[in-house]
Amino acid sequence: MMFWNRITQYTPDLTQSHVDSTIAQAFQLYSDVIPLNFKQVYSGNADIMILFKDHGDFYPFDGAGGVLAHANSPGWGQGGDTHFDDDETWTLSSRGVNLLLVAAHEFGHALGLDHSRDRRALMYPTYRLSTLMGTGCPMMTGVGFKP
Ligand SMILES: COc1ccc(S(=O)(=O)[C@H](CC(=O)O)C(F)F)cc1
Ligand SMILES: [Zn+2]
Repeated sequence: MMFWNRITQYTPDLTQSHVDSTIAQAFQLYSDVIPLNFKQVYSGNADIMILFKDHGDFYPFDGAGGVLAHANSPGWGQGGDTHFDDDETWTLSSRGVNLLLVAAHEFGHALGLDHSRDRRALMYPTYRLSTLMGTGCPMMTGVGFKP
């Protein structure tokens, strides 16, 4: 099954190419384990519309810290759409807020996953860098980085 995604607004914190590749990497964590494929499109509508924004829409963001991102559960229209709070400093490292970790979590919601009570889990409800290090989180093992 194919899901199309489109990034309609980028963050100034990273190059568009880095955002594109990190978003693709986050989707690949799912396509590696379930029979789904994800493809980025650059115009028109898509199943999962992605953007960085620093103000409210269906749930307003709250400045730096706090809410980092949110995603709609699967469904028609805005279902699956994922927004990242651009008041955060988005990085590919352990500084600021790591985009891969947050995107992987949000796409879990966009695909219908709820939170886990396992502190090692990608879907644990709070941002923990140890998840990214792959220490115990099978989905992130191998994509973790060593700061
Ligand atoms: C590990 O990935 C995340 C953890 C926590 C969040 S969050 O603190 O922004 C969370 C949003 C969410 O659970 O998706 C909060 F409720 F707003 C985002 C990504
Ligand atoms: Zn969540």
